[in-house]
Amino acid sequence: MNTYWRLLGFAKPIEKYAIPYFFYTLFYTIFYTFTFMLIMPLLNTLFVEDQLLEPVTALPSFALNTDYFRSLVNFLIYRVFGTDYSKMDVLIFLSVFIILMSFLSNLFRYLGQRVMETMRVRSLQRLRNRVYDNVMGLHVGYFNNERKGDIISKISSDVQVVQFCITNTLLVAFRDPFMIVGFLIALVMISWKLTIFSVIFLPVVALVIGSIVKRLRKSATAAQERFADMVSLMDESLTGIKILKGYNATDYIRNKFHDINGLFSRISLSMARRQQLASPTSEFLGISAAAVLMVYGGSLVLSGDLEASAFVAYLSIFTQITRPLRSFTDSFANINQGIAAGERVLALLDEKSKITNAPDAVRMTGLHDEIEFRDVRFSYDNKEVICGVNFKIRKGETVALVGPSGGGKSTLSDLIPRFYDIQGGAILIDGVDIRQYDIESLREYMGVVSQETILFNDTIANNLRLGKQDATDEEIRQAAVVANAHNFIMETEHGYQTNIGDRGMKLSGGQRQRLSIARAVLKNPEILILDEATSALDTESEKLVQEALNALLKGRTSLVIAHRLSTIHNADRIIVIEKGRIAEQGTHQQLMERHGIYARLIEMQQVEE
Ligand SMILES: Nc1ncnc2c1ncn2[C@@H]1O[C@H](COP(=O)(O)OP(=O)(O)OP(=O)(O)O)[C@@H](O)[C@H]1O
Repeated sequence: MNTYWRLLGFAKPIEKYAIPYFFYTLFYTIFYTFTFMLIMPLLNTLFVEDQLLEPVTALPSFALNTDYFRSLVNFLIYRVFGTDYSKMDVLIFLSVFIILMSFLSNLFRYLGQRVMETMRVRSLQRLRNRVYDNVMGLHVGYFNNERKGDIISKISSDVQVVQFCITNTLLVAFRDPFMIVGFLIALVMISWKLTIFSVIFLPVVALVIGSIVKRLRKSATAAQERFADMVSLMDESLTGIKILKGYNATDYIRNKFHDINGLFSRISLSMARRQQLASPTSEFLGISAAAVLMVYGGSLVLSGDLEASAFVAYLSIFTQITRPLRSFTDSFANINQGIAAGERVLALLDEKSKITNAPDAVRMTGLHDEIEFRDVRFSYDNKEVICGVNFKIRKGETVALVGPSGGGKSTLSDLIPRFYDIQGGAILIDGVDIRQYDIESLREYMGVVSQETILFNDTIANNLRLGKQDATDEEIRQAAVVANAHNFIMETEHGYQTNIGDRGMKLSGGQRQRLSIARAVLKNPEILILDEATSALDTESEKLVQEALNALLKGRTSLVIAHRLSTIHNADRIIVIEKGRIAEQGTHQQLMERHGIYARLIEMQQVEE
């Protein structure tokens, strides 16, 4: 129930929608019922001698029966034609009246739907934004465990399903009950005896339909989960399309997709079957009830208790009443489906970032002295990967991390911008624990250039501007010049305005690297964290990238995960990380003389080259 109210909270302010919706529905019901009531005078005019011929000259006082209705129509005819009119006049009058009523009822129906649609779109928009904003605020570690596809499917398809919960509320609370009551009033007006008789059938009809759709909610959840799997797989396979093709593994991934899709479709099908069963069943039950009514109502007509025309009108209205009744029960079923999806969406919305500002966080004002790792310990889940690391990077120094794969170099570099929080020891900048700094201010002074060049499907200029939102075109150009990127950018079709495609697919590896370096140059951070790319570039491209890197490193405090010999040579200090510990440290010269792990790594690299 809580879920329900929270979801409804997104349709804010609810009264802005509910109140007009209520009135539109009220008018719709009145005019709609009127259209059917007009069957009575119409039939009487056609089939009964001398009907409607005595004019009613004063507005009749209200009573809940057909006589009142008949007098009302006669009175209206009197107002239009006076006392002198023929059956044909009445016929035309009634037809125009029916057209008018039908026009009004449909107008109000349309207005009601407009309100509903606005509420649906606006509340989904609000919900989607909130969820996306929350996801963007989550700590990096969250994305290790939660699959991307799952998140995407929650924001896209689950949110879409939530609409049932929100909009059907209006139907259930503000439309269907009034329509049912409206129709019932009309039925009572025509014959209260018959109505009491038929009211017995209505709950039976409702109960049967209700039981059919009760189990929908469970299938809905399962279907949404399978859908998430499918989005995940699609995302993975599109990202890895080259590898899949290169390994001739498209059949493997195809089969996997077909399996998940099969499962999803089976669940959807069984859900749809049950859902669709509701409508024919209620229709059948409605007609059956009408047939039973026919016997009782017929006997009233035969005994002279009820006019034949009134009975016909009664039957037509009675069949209409099953419609709101059906939509009432359907809506309940859909609300459950919406709540199931809503629970998943709200869970994502309730997810809190594990890395937040301390209550007394201070703004960092720049790096003045040094960064210190003091007995730092860190584990992913329960696996300790950094086991007591101590070192310092003084302002202006370039410190290179080297060591065997899986030693923990990337992890160490992720700890400085607080992508992850450490479990033991402390990382201090100018003697202050980084957890005491305001996170945004901490990251303001850092530039991260990762091994994987992260570019977005946007123009070159916008990709660079990520480093500095308010950069001028000239600043962007200068940064590109420093990063050796300006020339190739000018050769692209629209220069800085060229779109680089998904993940920068339209560029070469070296060009992508130089763009991500240019981005860091533009940000001009005091502290640079650089994970050098290992991917092989040809000599020319390598030279351009290396020059760009040197320009980037100049005058900055840097922690570099070094793969290139040249970077290692230039570093002020080299730290060898092995199995989460510092194995050796010193300058290139000192480490070579030790003939330890470092010397071996360098030899291996030289042999390769
Ligand atoms: N997100 C993660 N969840 C769990 N374990 C992880 C995660 N990322 C890395 N690890 C583990 O932590 C250890 C250190 O990984 P890290 O990426 O820091 O090593 P590295 O020295 O940078 O390696 P490489 O040179 O190959 O990039 C490895 O054993 C790795 O399996």
